[in-house]
Amino acid sequence: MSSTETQVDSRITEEQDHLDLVYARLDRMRANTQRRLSTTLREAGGTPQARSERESYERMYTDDLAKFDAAEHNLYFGRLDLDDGEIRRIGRIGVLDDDATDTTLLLDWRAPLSRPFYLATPAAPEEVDRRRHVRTRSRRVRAVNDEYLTLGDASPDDVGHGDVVNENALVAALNAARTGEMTDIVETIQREQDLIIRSPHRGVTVIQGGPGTGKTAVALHRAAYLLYTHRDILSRSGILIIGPNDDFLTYIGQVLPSLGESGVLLSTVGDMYPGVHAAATETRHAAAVKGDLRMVDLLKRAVRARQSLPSKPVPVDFDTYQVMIDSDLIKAARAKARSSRRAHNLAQPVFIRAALDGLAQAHARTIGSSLLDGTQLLSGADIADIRTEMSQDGEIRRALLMYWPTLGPQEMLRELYADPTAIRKASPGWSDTDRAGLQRDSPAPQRDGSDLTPADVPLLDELAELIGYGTDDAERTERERWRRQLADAQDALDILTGSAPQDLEDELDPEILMAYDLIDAEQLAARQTETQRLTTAERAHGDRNWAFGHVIVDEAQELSAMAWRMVMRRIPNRWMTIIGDTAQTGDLAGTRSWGDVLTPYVADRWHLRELTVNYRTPAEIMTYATRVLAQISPTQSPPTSLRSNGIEPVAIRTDAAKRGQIALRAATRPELSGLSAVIVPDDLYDDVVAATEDIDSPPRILTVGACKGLEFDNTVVVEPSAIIADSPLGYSDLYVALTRATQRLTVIHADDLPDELADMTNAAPDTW
Ligand SMILES: Nc1ncnc2c1ncn2[C@@H]1O[C@H](COP(=O)(O)OP(=O)(O)OP(=O)(O)O)[C@@H](O)[C@H]1O
Repeated sequence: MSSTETQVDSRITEEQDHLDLVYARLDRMRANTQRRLSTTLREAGGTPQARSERESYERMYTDDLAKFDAAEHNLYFGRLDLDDGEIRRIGRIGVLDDDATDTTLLLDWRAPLSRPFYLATPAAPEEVDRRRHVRTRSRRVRAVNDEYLTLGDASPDDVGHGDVVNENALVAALNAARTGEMTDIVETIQREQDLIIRSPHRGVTVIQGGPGTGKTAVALHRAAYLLYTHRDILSRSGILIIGPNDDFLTYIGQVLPSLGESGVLLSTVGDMYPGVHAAATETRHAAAVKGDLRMVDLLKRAVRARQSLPSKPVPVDFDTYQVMIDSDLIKAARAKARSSRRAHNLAQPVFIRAALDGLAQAHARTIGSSLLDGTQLLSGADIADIRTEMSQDGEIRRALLMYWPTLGPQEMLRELYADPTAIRKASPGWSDTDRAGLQRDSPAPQRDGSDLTPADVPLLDELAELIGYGTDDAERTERERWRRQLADAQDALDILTGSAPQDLEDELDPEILMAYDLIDAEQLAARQTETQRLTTAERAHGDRNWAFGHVIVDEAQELSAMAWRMVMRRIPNRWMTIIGDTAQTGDLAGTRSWGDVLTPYVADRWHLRELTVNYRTPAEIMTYATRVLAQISPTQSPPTSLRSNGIEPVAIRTDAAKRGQIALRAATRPELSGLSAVIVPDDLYDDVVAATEDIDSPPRILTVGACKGLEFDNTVVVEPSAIIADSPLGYSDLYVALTRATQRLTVIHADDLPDELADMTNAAPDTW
């Protein structure tokens, strides 16, 4: 055995000893928590307060167990040897020994003392002599890798290079085949990423970075870091992470749980309105119209249009007389209600009160005026009695409400879309094309709002504000949930009793008696409510008026001005991390300037941070993507690829008729390893999907909009010139499409390639 091998062995043995110690402690922590949880679960009865305390313990123990489970894999991964001899060991969670001195066995990666693991470089060693990366699997140390920050005894080869931290581990992570789920990067967070993850800034931080610079990874690790550092505030108020679509949220969904954090709400814009899952699609133009700020005035006008006037006096029977509801009466009441400056539904009582006042006065004039001189013979008390009687009269109330109806955002929006006249009246100065973007033949309204599109959701939210609807909505949802749970609990009891043998009818089975004694349906439902509904994220999701403690917006360039208004309502303290790349904007209502987005909300009080290294896309692919970027924004610097893998992208020309087939063949070639996807222009999607019929396990086929934020080992991009032509932001779409691959890019085309790709190496399909 060479001396180097012996040295490696002794390092592995040393780290294995420590790993055994940490796992043994983790096992004891797990067993203790499990025991406490079992004891808590066995306890029953007691006062409501005792029950609620038990439930909070139950949740705490369950959360702890989930954290221990999440930490099981790669529990210990890093070690720092400082120049004063101190050794720090870093892992997924903090672990103290249960000895008398509470020795720190492991520092949580988020602890301040762990920070040099991510920041130290040879240029700025931060008192670190050596950084060790420990690779483990199934509780065994597989390898250790040392990086010396100062030369000391080390050979120059072992001294870290440049700005890259944990280079070997990083390169291994980047070259690993993709699984379709994003993984955490705690072991290899880079310096520029760490500075953002731990940023102490309490206002708005914008993170601008090209494709593959780790923006999403940084967003998720920032959420985990903030929860660790500000757990007291954030565990109550919650963190909201907004992503572009459901596939993306599924892709990133495992990262936070793997970091032991479950209390974060992940949502798309289309899911941000309680009770609505906007699933319908529409043209890009329609979405752009709906995202434009002009919609604010349009909706205001549409709501005001529902505060209408009678075209002629309307007679209503009252106490053997007829009273007249006429335009003057309603106009005066409406003016009063409007001047209350309350939202529509909340101003309704003001309207009704004023209208009843006017109606009672008018009626008093009819029945109480002296025939001689017209003076009022009724006393103030008489008129007040008339008013009270009128207020209790269903006919009158119904007649008045016609002119100030109770509105609901969903119904109102659907009715507006279905009424071209109402749209026209609410949109003075708009072009007919833009108006047509709003119009639609109403598909059957769905209770879950799935007939609505994501661009409708900010409009619902805006309407809810104008109407004053949010709180009612949240309460109604809550009440519905309560009713459902009560019914479920009753069912559970019914099943218990229903299974009782018939001959015990008079003398009930003691078990059932016990069930009735201990938990009637209501108690059972209350218990379930407490335990099921408790996470902050769940409560926040059901409440439009929830104020989050921190909001992270990923792919933020895609949010429309209307969507920003909705997001800002959820975060009154404006503590936000906004992550995106203005060169990748595909949504016509999206943004090309962070200043434009933020100025209305925080003026110039926001910080910009940039990520500059591309961890995903190899240099060979970035050569082409960079040319496309120059078309989008000549002043924007492309991110620098960290890797070059020697695999040149290739272009294959074929007939339009064979395009789909060839693309699928390219993505399923036997020699490819890892995950493959075919990225197509919107118009070719159906053709390519149709071509999958003959394939056993077809690759994923995605439009550019759907592939945003995702990555694959191999991508096949179909007809780049059509991607450009499909949209005014077509170059941005092509930029996104070209930068999804971690290894290999193939381009399939029937039309000429755009100039930026024209010199790509040609290949013939029969070469494979
Ligand atoms: N420090 C790191 N260590 C290991 N892997 C990393 C690191 N930073 C980023 N990555 C990996 O690089 C890939 C790209 O990261 P991510 O998806 O977060 O980039 P992005 O900037 O959001 O890209 P896009 O703008 O294209 O959506 C991911 O696989 C991510 O895990």
